[in-house]
Amino acid sequence: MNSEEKKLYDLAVEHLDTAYAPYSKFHVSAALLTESGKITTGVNIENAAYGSTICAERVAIFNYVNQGLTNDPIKCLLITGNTSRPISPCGSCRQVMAEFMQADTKIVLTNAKGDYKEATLADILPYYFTDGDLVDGRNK
Ligand SMILES: O=c1ccn([C@H]2C[C@H](O)[C@@H](CO)O2)c(=O)[nH]1
Ligand SMILES: [Zn+2]
Repeated sequence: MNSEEKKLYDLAVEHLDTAYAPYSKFHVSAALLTESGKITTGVNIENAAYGSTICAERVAIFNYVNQGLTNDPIKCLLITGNTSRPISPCGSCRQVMAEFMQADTKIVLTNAKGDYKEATLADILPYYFTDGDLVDGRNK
């Protein structure tokens, strides 16, 4: 982890307590950095109707969209949780990452003990569906 990523890590760990996870008791926190140096964060937010839960990664990315930052590319997304291995994002979050990040965008998977694994979007979601496929496959 470089110094920018360490900053995201400290922020994400600091926010872990903010997770709203009364059902799973499983806290997750994410922080992302844009090319121009802006940071957004997210924690998981659960619901009594379990399916209405949203993961930390998507909250951080939707926060980025909501702040009007989509012209400022995401440089790095970092995720943390109280897991024994660095936490690994779910499939839905990976697909949302594919919408707003590039194949080579850095993703740092961590845990609160300080273990980490560095990857890119393409590493964790190879052969992903994109808007290009949508255009190609349209009925003429
Ligand atoms: O990468 C992950 C994995 C799980 N969760 C959340 C969803 C749910 O609230 C809880 C248990 O799955 O953890 C995340 O936020 N990110
Ligand atoms: Zn997820």
